[in-house]
Amino acid sequence: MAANGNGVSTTPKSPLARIQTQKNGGICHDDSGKPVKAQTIDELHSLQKKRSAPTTPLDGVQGTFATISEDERQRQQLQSISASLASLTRGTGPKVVRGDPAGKVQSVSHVAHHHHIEAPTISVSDSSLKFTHVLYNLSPAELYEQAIKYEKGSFITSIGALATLSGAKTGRSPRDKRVVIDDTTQDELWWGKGSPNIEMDEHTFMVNRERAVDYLNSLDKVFVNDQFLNWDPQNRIKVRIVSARAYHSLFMHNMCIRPTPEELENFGTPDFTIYNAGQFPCNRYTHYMTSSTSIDLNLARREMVILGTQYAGEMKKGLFSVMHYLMPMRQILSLHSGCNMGKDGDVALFFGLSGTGKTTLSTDHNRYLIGDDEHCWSDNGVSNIEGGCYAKCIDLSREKEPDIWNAIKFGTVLENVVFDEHTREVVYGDKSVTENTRAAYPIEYIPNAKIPCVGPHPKNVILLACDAFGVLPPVSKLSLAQTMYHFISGYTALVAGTEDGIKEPTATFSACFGAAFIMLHPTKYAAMLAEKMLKHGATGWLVNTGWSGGSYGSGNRIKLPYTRKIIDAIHSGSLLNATYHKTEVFGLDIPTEIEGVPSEILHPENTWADKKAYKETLLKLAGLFKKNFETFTNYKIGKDNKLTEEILAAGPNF
Ligand SMILES: Nc1ncnc2c1ncn2[C@@H]1O[C@H](COP(=O)(O)OP(=O)(O)OP(=O)(O)O)[C@@H](O)[C@H]1O
Ligand SMILES: O=C([O-])CC(=O)C(=O)O
Ligand SMILES: [Ca+2]
Ligand SMILES: [Mn+2]
Repeated sequence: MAANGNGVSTTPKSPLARIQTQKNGGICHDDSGKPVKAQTIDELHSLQKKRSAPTTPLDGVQGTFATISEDERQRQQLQSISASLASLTRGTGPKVVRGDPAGKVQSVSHVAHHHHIEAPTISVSDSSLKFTHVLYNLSPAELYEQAIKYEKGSFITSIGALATLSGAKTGRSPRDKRVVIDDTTQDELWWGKGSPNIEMDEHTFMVNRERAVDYLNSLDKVFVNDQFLNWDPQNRIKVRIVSARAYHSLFMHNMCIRPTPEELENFGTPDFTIYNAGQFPCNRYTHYMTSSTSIDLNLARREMVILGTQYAGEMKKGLFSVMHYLMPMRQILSLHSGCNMGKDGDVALFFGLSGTGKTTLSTDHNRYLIGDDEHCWSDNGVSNIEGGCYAKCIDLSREKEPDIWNAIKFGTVLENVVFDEHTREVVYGDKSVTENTRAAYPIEYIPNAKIPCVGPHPKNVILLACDAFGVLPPVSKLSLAQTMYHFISGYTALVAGTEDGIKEPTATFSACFGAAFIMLHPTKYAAMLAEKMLKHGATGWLVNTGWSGGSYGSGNRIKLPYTRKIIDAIHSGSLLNATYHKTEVFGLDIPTEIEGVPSEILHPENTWADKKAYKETLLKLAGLFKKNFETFTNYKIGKDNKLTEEILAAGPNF
């Protein structure tokens, strides 16, 4: 019915058809449901939340639930967490209780507040009088709420991803990574020049551990993630991450393998524990500390402590270091590589330093994604170490990288991106916070992820280099010796800074394409790779995802669609049968044509207008390779003397 200006109803001139009410002729209700069974608003709210398993199952793995009661299981879980958080000098774990101190989460958690354990007998400090609330394996939705309520810089973007800030550090701090040297690690690990393992003693580790644990216990609440590493069921590692930020907990939820509710029930004691107290600095008066940041690894205690950096990648790569120790002990090769598989089961590995294209090229709509960054190669084939991907998203575009674009949605952590203050639309081109903007998402957000993330032995081993000098060919086929030479060299060249005009490219050599994470001497990993490639008949390739037509400044980065065509030709096997010719200096075999790629770009010399500059740049880079390899000339690679000699000869010749 229409209303006139005075608010008085008037009868319309042509009335609408009469509305049919119930046949029984009763009163017309606007709501026929039963009234809510609640006496108070609090009771009503309690109806909204249904009890559930506290984790995100990945698949419906069958398993039997433990026979102990729910209360007993919760008690044991809290006891284990309290033990993790124990101050080793005061000899007792803190009083832990499950749920949010703000009350809301606690009201739906399964443990009442009387479930604290191991109350200290003598109160030696205030901290032993208080409870530490434990937020255990929260779901993404719960972590969103925690982040948005309590952490500055956390926002929901227009597509539902959680935008976060990592603070002052927006990348890893390799110079602040310390490893405890003891009788065992002294002999086992790689120390000294070129090694990423900067030593610290056990005592200093304990000082930093106590600092982190005390910091975490001083908080009202901590986040605890119990998860797995490695999809190979025989070599799965149980990890516990104790952290102070919802951002860190959600990041690890996405990046590690998520246990099913059954697996979580039977989790037991972790194999490795991270204490992330990144908001709190280390003390520079402590021996070995050279800045306020310290990332400390203790293999004997199976623990890692993080102080003074909130960059989440530190946790992911810290665990990767641990795997680089544990796996070779079991004759399994750990790899800083992406990995995917074709419809016919052909597996490819993508090695490369940061920013060379592991994530971009392993995420391929026509292939199954096994993983984008960390893998193991055992006698059974390959397995991903992680449960998620960590993609660079600077200048991300829907057209060029549709699968990564679509993976950025609810549940995904977006680190350090800039967004429109009103629409919350992410501006991927904006480098205001950092150039290293990142998206961390569970691997199943990629539609053709291969779950479980395992595959057969690799057929192709692709070494990626982003050559900002522009002299390496877009693709070369490598002999086994050349593959090993380039694997040990681990070359890429990035451009230092882009703001103030043209900068010289700087060459980076990082053994095994991941010197920051390896724990043993590079030749150990190289020997294992050679043996596996030989045994399984894998072919090595060198792909330059960097510059063409000149160095950075005069040339251009090779177009991603061309690189994709090159990679397609490797996968299909067609490139194996191409016609090849050898380049001078590096002695690389380059194909004369590839479908979908202009033939003239296949030999870099063709693309340089200034041939003299090309030759000079080529020799300059070759010199850098030679100089870098000097450190390795005194080492034997595996048992095969002949291969060692061949590897030494497989570098540039001039
Ligand atoms: N021809 C090309 N090939 C590959 N990547 C390219 C190419 N041209 C531009 N790019 C861009 O380079 C970047 C490659 O980064 P990517 O995330 O794949 O690195 P990554 O090897 O996975 O490094 P990290 O180990 O740090 O995760 C992406 O931003 C991609 O869009
Ligand atoms: O670990 C990180 O911060 C990002 C990454 O994958 C790498 O640098 O290799
Ligand atoms: Ca990556
Ligand atoms: Mn990486």
